[in-house]
Amino acid sequence: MSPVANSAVRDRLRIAIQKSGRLSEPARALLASSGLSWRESRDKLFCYGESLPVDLLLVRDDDIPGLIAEGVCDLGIVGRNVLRELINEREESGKPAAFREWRALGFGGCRLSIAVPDVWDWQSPTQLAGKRIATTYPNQLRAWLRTQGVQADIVMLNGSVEIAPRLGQADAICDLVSSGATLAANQLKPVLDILQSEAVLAGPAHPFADARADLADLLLRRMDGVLRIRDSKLLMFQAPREAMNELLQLLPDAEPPTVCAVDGADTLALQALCHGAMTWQRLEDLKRAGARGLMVLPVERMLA
Ligand SMILES: Nc1ncnc2c1ncn2[C@@H]1O[C@H](COP(=O)(O)OP(=O)(O)OP(=O)(O)O)[C@@H](O)[C@H]1O
Ligand SMILES: O=P(O)(O)OC[C@H]1O[C@H](OP(=O)(O)OP(=O)(O)O)[C@H](O)[C@@H]1O
Ligand SMILES: [Mg+2]
Repeated sequence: MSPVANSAVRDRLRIAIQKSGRLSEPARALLASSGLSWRESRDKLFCYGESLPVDLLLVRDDDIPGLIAEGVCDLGIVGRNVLRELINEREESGKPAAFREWRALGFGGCRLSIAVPDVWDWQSPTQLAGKRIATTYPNQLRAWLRTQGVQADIVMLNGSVEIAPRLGQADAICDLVSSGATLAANQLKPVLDILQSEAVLAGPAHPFADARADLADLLLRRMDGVLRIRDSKLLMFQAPREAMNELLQLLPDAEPPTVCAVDGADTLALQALCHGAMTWQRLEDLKRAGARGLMVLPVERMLA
């Protein structure tokens, strides 16, 4: 059987990820941290799962939602901007989405924004009425314009959207923005975000009815473990008992800590998983409030 052939009942899970692009490396890193290892095919399009029966298909990101909809792949890692576009396209034509966002993954962050020439005096979306707006995301733009009650012409472009106003192809654009440098270089300014995007795990709208259900559950539990502690650190210190209340107030981002008595009952030792950044400033504040022997440790894995 060809490794990518589709069939109704499967005992291996197949995940589509971007072959080469912004999401490729972080997607692979997340799956590897979740305990997957694989052997890559010679054409570098398919990775055979070795540690678990979970295979990877390496594709263009735009193809991922469609591959899930067709059942060729079970799950996919893709930008919410891409997933949402196909969901909106299907809604427009009265088709159910057949897939949905299972998890936000915390990387590949960007916004889908309306941008207009720097020289515009921007007041409100009504200024877009009758204008031409260039975008790669016509379905999301159309849906947003509808919610605003604005009629505008959508100019569909597959790339180099930012240059469209300078070329006279469009008056404004709707495109992905991260740092804003591309807009600035094209004398444009972002005025409204219509979507906050990041990479997501996409999966079917309905649960699996075969061995893939258990595999997907296992993978999700592991991914949740990785995501939960991605920016977390284990904080350890000792402090006099009477300082502990004030110290805990300095740790609003901590999970309920483990506290035990040392040195009779006067000194307490604390360890807590903290989700916010553990900066020098915070450590110095803790020290001023009585903490001693402060240690910040990386957390590799967590199983709740
Ligand atoms: N400037 C950016 N900063 C952060 N994330 C971004 C940025 N631009 C795009 N992204 C996110 O990364 C995803 C992939 O971007 P990339 O540029 O690699 O896609 P692509 O050129 O369409 O790749 P492919 O060849 O797979 O079609 C986007 O769909 C979006 O979710
Ligand atoms: O706000 P910024 O940080 O400048 O990022 C925004 C740009 O990034 C993406 O393009 P990318 O760099 O991937 O190039 P391409 O899509 O044109 O290939 C996106 O399509 C924008 O053009
Ligand atoms: Mg693409």
